Amino acid sequence: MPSILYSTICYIKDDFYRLRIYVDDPNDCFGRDSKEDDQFKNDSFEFTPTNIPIDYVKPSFTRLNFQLLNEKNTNNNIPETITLNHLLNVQQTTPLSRKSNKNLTQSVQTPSPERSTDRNTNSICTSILSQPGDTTQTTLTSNNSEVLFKHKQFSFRSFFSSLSNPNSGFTSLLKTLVKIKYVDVSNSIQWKVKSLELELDTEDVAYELYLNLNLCLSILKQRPHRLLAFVNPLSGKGRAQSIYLKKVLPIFQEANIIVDTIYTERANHAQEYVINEIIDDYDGLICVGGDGMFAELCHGLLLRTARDEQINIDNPRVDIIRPNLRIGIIPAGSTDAVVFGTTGLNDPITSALQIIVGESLLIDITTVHNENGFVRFMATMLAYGFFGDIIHQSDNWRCLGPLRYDLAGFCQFLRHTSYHSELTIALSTNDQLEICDPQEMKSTKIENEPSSIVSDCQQLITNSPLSEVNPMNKLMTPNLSFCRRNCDRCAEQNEIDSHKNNVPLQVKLDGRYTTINCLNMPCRCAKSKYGMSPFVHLGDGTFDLILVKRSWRTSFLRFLWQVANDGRSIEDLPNVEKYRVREVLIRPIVKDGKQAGNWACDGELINGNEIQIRAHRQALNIFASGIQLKEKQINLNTKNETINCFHCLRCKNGKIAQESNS
Ligand SMILES: Nc1ncnc2c1ncn2[C@@H]1O[C@H](COP(=O)(O)OP(=O)(O)OP(=O)(O)O)[C@@H](O)[C@H]1O
Repeated sequence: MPSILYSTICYIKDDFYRLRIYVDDPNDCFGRDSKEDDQFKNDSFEFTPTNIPIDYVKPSFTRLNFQLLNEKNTNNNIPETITLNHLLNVQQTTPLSRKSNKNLTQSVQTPSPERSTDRNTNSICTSILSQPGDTTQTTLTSNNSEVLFKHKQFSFRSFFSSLSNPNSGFTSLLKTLVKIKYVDVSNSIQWKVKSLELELDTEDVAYELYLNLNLCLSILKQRPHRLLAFVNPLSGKGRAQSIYLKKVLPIFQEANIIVDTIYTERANHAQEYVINEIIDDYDGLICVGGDGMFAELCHGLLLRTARDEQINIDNPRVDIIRPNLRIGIIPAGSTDAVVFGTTGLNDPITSALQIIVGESLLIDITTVHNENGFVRFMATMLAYGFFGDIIHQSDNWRCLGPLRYDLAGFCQFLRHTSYHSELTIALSTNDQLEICDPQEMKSTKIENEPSSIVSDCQQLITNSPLSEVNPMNKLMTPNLSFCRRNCDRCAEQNEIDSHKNNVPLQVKLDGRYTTINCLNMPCRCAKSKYGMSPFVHLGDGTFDLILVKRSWRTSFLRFLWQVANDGRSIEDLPNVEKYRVREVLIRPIVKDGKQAGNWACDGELINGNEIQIRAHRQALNIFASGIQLKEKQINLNTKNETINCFHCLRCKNGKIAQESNS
């Protein structure tokens, strides 16, 4: 049952409300005995503490509730509840007109007969009105808490008092208005800042509410207090700086977060800074830009941690260690695949708000090694062949801007090259259980070159037994559920345990492929509605391997069309195979003086005669909520569903891009 910590009457947009601050803890973990509980319960309105017992505030369960006391229902968009963690700031100010004192008293003295609580309302109000100025009274339920609370109350009160009234302490309070700014999460994907003005009857009651709310805010441990932001002024055609200054920085300031800003002067500036400078004073690092800037911070933090922990990153079997700091991403680039994958949208304001309230998401990072050692960390996508060739060619056409990617793509499509390659795959142990009937697979595998389990695939991937099972039996249907906030699959321990104890099944493939792609994130962007791999999970220790075999040009065009419009059913194409894997070794076989394809990792060209990619479960902590799906979307477990899962995102892409540009 909810337990009320504080209750008062206020006046919002011409209506009267009862504001309650309450704890809705399902486990009711206050640890109080039943006698003490009685005075906290929902219906005991006689209990009107002047100050909140701060020890009882549970950040994740504490909420503000607004109950309309008017007789008529009004539609003034006041939220019924606001979670404590969604408060941005609370200010006490002077109202323009001071009509409320009279109105408030009158209204409460003529309660509505229909409302069973009106008598209680009256008594609360009377209680408040009869004790103006009694801001030092402490109402607590346990002796121990009283001592603690008094101590905390003393320091916080002086602090907020000086903030509220810097000139003259308690003498000239003429403020009956409390202004609350909060995060509106009614649209779970796109968050907004909203504000409420609560007019209280007396200055003292307003001051008391102001103090109590700020006390609550001060105990939110998951929130960052000091951040270091790296802004790439060139990102997304040069709009990063204005997005940062106009949209993002003011919100950080509203939330009283100190942000130190560095405008990058060259490529790798941010990465070098993170590796070499002192960053211990910060609660997180922010990049304002695109996926390239995120990659810089990701490399900086992971390499710094590896150095501090004296880890040999060149060893392909290395287990990387998760850094203590979180990374936040303010999208201002041209693709923003990481932000799309982790918040569902590339909206700078949503991302800033998720940073402020301290949302956390643990994501997998993969290491990329070649025959000489460590090459890069991969956060989004590694490609060999078609997409690598596009990056290679477009690098020579930088003067054309983003258009160069479309042109290079067109040229590569006309060229229509495939590359002979050998792959050694360590399958995800979770998905091995979900095996397709070989009969079912036949229709889609007709054009396949035969795959084989081999006995000598231990060159880079070691310690794994080889299976004698026909590989057709092991072509699997990965779990087709979207990764989302509090994703069950990512929370499972199996995968990480199996890394240590079990050994994965290995499969060796050999064939000609137009493109080989490893996806650690869906890679949704303005040009790809669902991304190439919509069902990949962000924190389960696996990534998706998508192979497009040599085929007619029209078949490849079909693949590209599906990537752009509906990546959910991409593996139904006869020339496409998809695996959920933990590790893969890709070895191009170059004979007769033919050219090998190009490699690209997170949009950067890399080199290697053979490349090993290995997933590290939840190796990085970022400020993001994960995608919050609605119930209907959560139940969507099959790729053939016709529901448009990201309908809202699709519609808003254009709009948000325009907003960001302006
Ligand atoms: N001042 C700078 N001058 C030149 N290059 C920079 C500078 N600062 C950062 N960079 C480099 O620019 C690259 C691209 O930046 P970023 O990813 O932010 O933008 P983008 O390319 O527009 O977006 P996306 O990667 O999403 O397509 C980064 O890899 C980074 O190393």
